[in-house]
Amino acid sequence: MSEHDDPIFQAEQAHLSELYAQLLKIRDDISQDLETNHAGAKQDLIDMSEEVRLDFGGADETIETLAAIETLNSIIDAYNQYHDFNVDKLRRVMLLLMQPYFAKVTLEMRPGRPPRDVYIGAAGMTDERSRPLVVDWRSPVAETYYNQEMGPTSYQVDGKTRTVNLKLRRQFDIVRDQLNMYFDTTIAIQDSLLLSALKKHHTEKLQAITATIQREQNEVVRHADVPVLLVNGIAGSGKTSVLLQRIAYLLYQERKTLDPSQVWLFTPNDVFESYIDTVLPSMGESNPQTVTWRAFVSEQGAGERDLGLSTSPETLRRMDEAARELVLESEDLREVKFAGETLLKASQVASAVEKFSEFDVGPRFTALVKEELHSRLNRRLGQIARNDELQEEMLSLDVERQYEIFGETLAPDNDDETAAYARRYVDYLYAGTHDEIERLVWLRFDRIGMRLLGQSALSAVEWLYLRLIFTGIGSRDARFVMVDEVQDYTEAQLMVLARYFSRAHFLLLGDEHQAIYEGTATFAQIADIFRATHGSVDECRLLTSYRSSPEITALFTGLLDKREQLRLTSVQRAGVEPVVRSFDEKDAYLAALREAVAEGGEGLTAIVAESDARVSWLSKQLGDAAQVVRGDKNLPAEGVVLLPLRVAKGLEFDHVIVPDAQAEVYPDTPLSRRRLYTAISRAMHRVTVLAQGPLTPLLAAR
Ligand SMILES: Nc1ncnc2c1ncn2[C@@H]1O[C@H](COP(=O)(O)OP(=O)(O)OP(=O)(O)O)[C@@H](O)[C@H]1O
Repeated sequence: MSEHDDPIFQAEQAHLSELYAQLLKIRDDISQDLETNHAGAKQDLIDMSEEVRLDFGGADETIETLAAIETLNSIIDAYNQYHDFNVDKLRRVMLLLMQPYFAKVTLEMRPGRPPRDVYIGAAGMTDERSRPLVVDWRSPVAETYYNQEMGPTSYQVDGKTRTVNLKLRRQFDIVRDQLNMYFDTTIAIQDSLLLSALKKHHTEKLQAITATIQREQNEVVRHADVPVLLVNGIAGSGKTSVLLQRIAYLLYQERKTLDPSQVWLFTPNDVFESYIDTVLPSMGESNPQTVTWRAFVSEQGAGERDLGLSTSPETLRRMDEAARELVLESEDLREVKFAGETLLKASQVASAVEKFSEFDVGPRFTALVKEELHSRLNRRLGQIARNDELQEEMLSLDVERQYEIFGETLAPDNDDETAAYARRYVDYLYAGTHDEIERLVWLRFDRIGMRLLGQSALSAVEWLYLRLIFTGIGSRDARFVMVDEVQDYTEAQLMVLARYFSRAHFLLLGDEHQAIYEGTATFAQIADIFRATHGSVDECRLLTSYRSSPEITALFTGLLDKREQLRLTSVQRAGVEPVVRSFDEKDAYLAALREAVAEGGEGLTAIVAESDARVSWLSKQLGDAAQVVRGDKNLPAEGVVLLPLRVAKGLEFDHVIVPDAQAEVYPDTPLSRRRLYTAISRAMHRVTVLAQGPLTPLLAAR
């Protein structure tokens, strides 16, 4: 039946057209509203600012001027609030105008009642009578779509379970007001929209998967808020995608209280960071604070040290124990300076520390010493304020500067008033000194740590951990911390993160088979670390590969234990058999490599080399045929790139060439196995594995 004769198609197209017209009207109403108000606002502001004269001539004029400025500011604020409300609605309409919705569920809310159609889209929108036109994919009722259960099903609202009857689950391929296709799901697992989404080729940037989130993925996206959620998922199972959908979900769920700046996302490298940076904005949400471990360490002020990737958890535990017995020595302390001027001498710091020597080193001790130092600093600032020269300097400040510092002009009537102003002046000048005390500049962590551990230097991890022993916590603001590729972190790194963000909830995602560095934490160790700091750890598994064709999935899962292989599946349609070849002669090898590169195929081809050294060698052989990517921010959309495994991780390509699959580079060791699994699993549609010399035993036994 062609779509012209299909009454369902026509009815759905008619519904879409009508809804689209409503969306357009909402858009036009808002923009007109904004324009009118904005223009009006502009006139108001012009009028107001003409009335306000900046007159600081005398005390009375100053008060008047300040009052007028305050009124002006509050009017601007009022407009801003109004503006924001509309801007948010406008943003949602704009999102929906690209695709008003992607699915509909028909639900019988109570037995015997007429069923209700619910259209689900990237954002929610209601009509002028507050009836829903489209519901947000994150709203409770939309869960019935993601559960993929026909008939009796349920969803959670405010912690309560609501049982409903799902009569129909319909998916749409829609662009703007045009319906291209619809699919009715009759059996639970079939997902036509997913299959059509997976046919696509590599895109420069990762895409949101809102319309096709699968059931096992939805369990992570909509998971109850728990202290720690640890997700173990095979290559291409959508961990990164799920992570970003989860952030969008949390930002929606907690939109009244959660700001994106309270969400941290740890990523493996800068290329990856740029690969994912449009996903949340495309869903109408802002990106969280995204950092790599390296960036985190350097923001903490530990950047110049060794990153600490070889620091063992025992070292940190030893530090914890030794700290209990620690008695600070005067050499462990440092003076407090500001802009080159010493404000508290080392001896004063030492006596503040001495005052609390009966306390063990730890958060309580640190808080008490800080308090003492702040009050000593205040006394010292009081002394400075009494200085005649300083008072003269203050009185000769020009009016603008006086206004900036005091919010008023200086007109002291007597010495006491002058002294009071001088104190405020000093507080203003030296405000940063209190921050220095808070930053614990008065503690020489390197010296203390070296003494505790009997070492001649501290790694970044040791330094950060020691500071946490003193402070107890690093960030009080962070509410959610997401760590992607968690299998690449060492126990010691995770101990730092768990403690630094001790108040935050964690989402940790990784694949134990993709641990490409020696000495990183196992999933059991990860769970232990977070159980110790956060009480409990919930775990989820993702067992289906969405990235790679079944042939490619079979090649990389073939590297795993037989029992594990049985549990894993791929949903991609059948594709091209992988090519695996080895060559004795260098020339024949290079000819095959050049041929594979030249063939390329549609989209982006990546030559994923095992190490940076191999990238250099291959780049010499291939010349301009492949663009080297080592840590730049962006990947091209097509062509051929040559990159080391450490940069390729987390990314995906249409065609992957593994150019160094010789036994010498990938011997039969657990680490090599995981590295090869990671390299091959970057491929979506094609894989070419080439070896110069005998093929790695990991693949030879296939
Ligand atoms: N539910 C889905 N619908 C459509 N596409 C999906 C879905 N889940 C995953 N994908 C696609 O599969 C690919 C792999 O997803 P993603 O990179 O999130 O997986 P990953 O588990 O983080 O992979 P890896 O661990 O191998 O780096 C992406 O192209 C993603 O868009």
